Amino acid sequence: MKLYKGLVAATVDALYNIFVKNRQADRVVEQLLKSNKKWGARDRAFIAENTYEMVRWWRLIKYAAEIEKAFEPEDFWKLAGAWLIIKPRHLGREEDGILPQWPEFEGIHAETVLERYTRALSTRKLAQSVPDWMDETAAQELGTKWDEELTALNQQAPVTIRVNTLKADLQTVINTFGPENISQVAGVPEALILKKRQNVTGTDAFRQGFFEVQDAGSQLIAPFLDIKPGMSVIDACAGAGGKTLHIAALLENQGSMLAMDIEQHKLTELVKRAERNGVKNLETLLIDDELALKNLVGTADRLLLDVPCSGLGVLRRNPDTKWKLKPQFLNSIRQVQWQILDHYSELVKKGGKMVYATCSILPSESEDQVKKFMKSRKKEWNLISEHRTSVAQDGFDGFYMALLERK
Ligand SMILES: C[S@@+](CC[C@H](N)C(=O)[O-])C[C@H]1O[C@@H](n2cnc3c(N)ncnc32)[C@H](O)[C@@H]1O
Repeated sequence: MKLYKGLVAATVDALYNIFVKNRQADRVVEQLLKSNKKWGARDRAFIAENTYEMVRWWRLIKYAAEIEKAFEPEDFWKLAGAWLIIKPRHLGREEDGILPQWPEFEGIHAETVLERYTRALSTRKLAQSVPDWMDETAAQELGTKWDEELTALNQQAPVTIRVNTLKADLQTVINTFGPENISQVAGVPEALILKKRQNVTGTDAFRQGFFEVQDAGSQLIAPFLDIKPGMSVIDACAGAGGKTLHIAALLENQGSMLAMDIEQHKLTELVKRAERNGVKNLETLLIDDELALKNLVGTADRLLLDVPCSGLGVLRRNPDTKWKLKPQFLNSIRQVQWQILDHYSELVKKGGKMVYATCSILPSESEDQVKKFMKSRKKEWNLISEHRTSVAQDGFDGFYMALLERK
């Protein structure tokens, strides 16, 4: 494919924003693509793909380019050059990997880059491009499983959608995309995978609320909560409501759906999404003080605790987490998870159920928290079942879910 300087410059600009201005990769790409209406579908795909892949392989690329820290736009050009040289080998693409003679690429020696790239492949943290601390922490917790999980977490995720049964049925959404362009997912009844990447949120079907974008592993969490229409359900860490909307669909607009979070802007976004989805029974509550929860103690038939976590199970969708997550955050988030589990579980009524869920592959954020809870609360709670999804095993993002019942 012929390289266009404007598109490489846009990719360089995106990376500068992500790594120097510390902005979130998905937001940067979204805004960049919105900013230039002249770019066609292939241009947009080039910028999005190369930005995400460079973030994913950042450490490997820096090693190949012999750049320890990138600060200036010229460093980012050198890294983009090194990436374009190694990309055909690394992703198995039929591109030639020959750089155009642009002044920004001056001084890059393709042979040296390739020689350093090949050398890096024998050291996991370079070859799989992860920080030392993350490699060590995950290897310590997961043992030999980390190797295959990490390899799988470094592959591009498919575009997966969930059919919103409040507005559409599976066949309607299949027909919208064309049966030849979409496939169903065994064991996840409302999930569909696009065979070819496309911007699904730009479609009429999306605007009408026929579906949401949601990984198949994530789609297992709401049904795990054993919801029946008419129940009173609380989603305590609702965020912008990926799982709230699924729960609402399972409630069939009967009963009540209370979504809570500590960040108002997420709840505001959730209300917008709920409207599009045809959800009629949603209430939201901003938790700005623990007293906000006092009146809710013992009221929920079902409670979802989709707690904040490291996000190590969704690295393929958010590769910048590798570089933005710090070990100190991991320590403090485990304490937040424990507090949420310990305090919010009081909201469940006797005989009611709760799911504790994370999008982390680490047992210390998942199984160990539930073990600790059961140790101190075994007179009040039964652990009914636990389930894990894994990119390496089933191709879904790495989620953990535990179903508990209050006696
Ligand atoms: C994993 S995210 C939730 C994702 C969401 N459930 C979804 O499916 O889209 C965790 C959420 O917990 C919220 N959070 C963090 N601390 C909290 C707390 N103490 N109480 C309630 N929510 C909290 C965060 O703002 C974040 O939105």
